[in-house]
Amino acid sequence: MTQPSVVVNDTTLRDGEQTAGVTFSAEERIAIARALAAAGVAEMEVGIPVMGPEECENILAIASLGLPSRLMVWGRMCEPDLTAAASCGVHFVNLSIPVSDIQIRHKLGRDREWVLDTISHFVKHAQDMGMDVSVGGEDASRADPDFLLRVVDTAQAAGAQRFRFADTLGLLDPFITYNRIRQLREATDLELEMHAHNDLGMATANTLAAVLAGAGHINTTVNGLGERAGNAALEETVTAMHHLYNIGTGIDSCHFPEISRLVSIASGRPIPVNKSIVGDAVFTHESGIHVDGLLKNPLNYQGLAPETVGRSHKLVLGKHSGTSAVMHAYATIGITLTEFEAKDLLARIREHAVVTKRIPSAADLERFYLEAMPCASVQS
Ligand SMILES: CC(=O)SCCNC(=O)CCNC(=O)[C@H](O)C(C)(C)COP(=O)(O)OP(=O)(O)OC[C@H]1O[C@@H](n2cnc3c(N)ncnc32)[C@H](O)[C@@H]1OP(=O)(O)O
Ligand SMILES: O=C(O)CCC(=O)C(=O)O
Repeated sequence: MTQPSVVVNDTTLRDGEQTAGVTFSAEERIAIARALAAAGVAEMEVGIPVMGPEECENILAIASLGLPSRLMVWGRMCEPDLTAAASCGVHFVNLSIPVSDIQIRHKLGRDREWVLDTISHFVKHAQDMGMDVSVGGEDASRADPDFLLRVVDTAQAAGAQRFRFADTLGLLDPFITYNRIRQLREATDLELEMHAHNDLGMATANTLAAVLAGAGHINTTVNGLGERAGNAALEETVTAMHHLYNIGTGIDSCHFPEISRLVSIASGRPIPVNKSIVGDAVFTHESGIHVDGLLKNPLNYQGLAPETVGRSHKLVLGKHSGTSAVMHAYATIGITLTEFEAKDLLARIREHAVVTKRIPSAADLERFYLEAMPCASVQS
């Protein structure tokens, strides 16, 4: 486990649950919160109090667990949201406000000055109620950069602790993200948090770009759950930060498979088999050249040591196998093959793959062996 230098604020229980059709039961919310805390996630956004008494009870239940993670709730910049937030036993609130002209005008029917005045008022008000405040800049990626600087100044002057830069519609790429966050980083010493969406498949890349530009806080969700195409995936961003940049988060990545399964079941969203880090097939190898290389030395085809994320390599046989793989697979079931025998069996294995589109089982391998070498016997 690495020491934290980027604070992960996981929003599976807020933005993750905003995924259309997804709801978590009270028990599932507690199980997810416990699992995230056990993995070492420093912060989590646990809900939206103004949604009503049931949401508040669920938040209170998590708050009463005494988890080591810092908890945050989400609300709009308005009185009902703040009142509800103050009743949930959580003392850190992200107060969100649209900062792009399109949302200021066409969602709120307001203007930029109203936004600045509202930030000043509600940040102070929330602090007077005993809460630490993060200002959530909704649609920050479409905001006028100069106006965003005024937003951040206003938030800081009012006493906010953090500014969340939301790429609400997932429109950024890593280069633009880097420049936008760098500009803010140079202008303020407020904590900066990146909230990325995955509409163009770049949420993880944009989150990393924000970190490299100086954001010390990031939002993630388990399995990349979240509005539309989802948010930056916890498992991807954390693994990339650890692996590429040696940036610590305090998170033990070995917990990812377990948390990922838990959230997949609770959300009813299966994990794609090729999903980075946690997908069933992402450490599975069939191609002959790769398996041969891995058997000689795992480093030949291992960018990421699977044990570091709670996984292991799996070697399978199929249409693309080579003789080394066949000899290895038979050795694991106690049959030593000559290279000549392995080549013979490889043809049989390829035919099986083409006809059945299945990975052969140990029983299939024994049967192929007995068919190819009728005088041989297999010890069970
Ligand atoms: C980008 C994001 O992820 S933001 C988070 C979005 N999450 C959710 O919406 C999930 C939870 N939402 C809810 O339960 C409900 O929408 C509630 C309780 C928040 C509000 O419900 P309702 O009062 O019925 O309002 P409704 O959902 O129809 O409309 C939203 C209202 O919030 C206003 N609003 C939106 N953002 C903000 C903001 N940051 N600050 C102040 N008001 C806002 C809208 O203008 C609209 O008000 P209006 O009808 O007076 O124009
Ligand atoms: O303003 C915020 O807190 C961010 C809200 C959000 O989820 C988003 O904009 O995508």
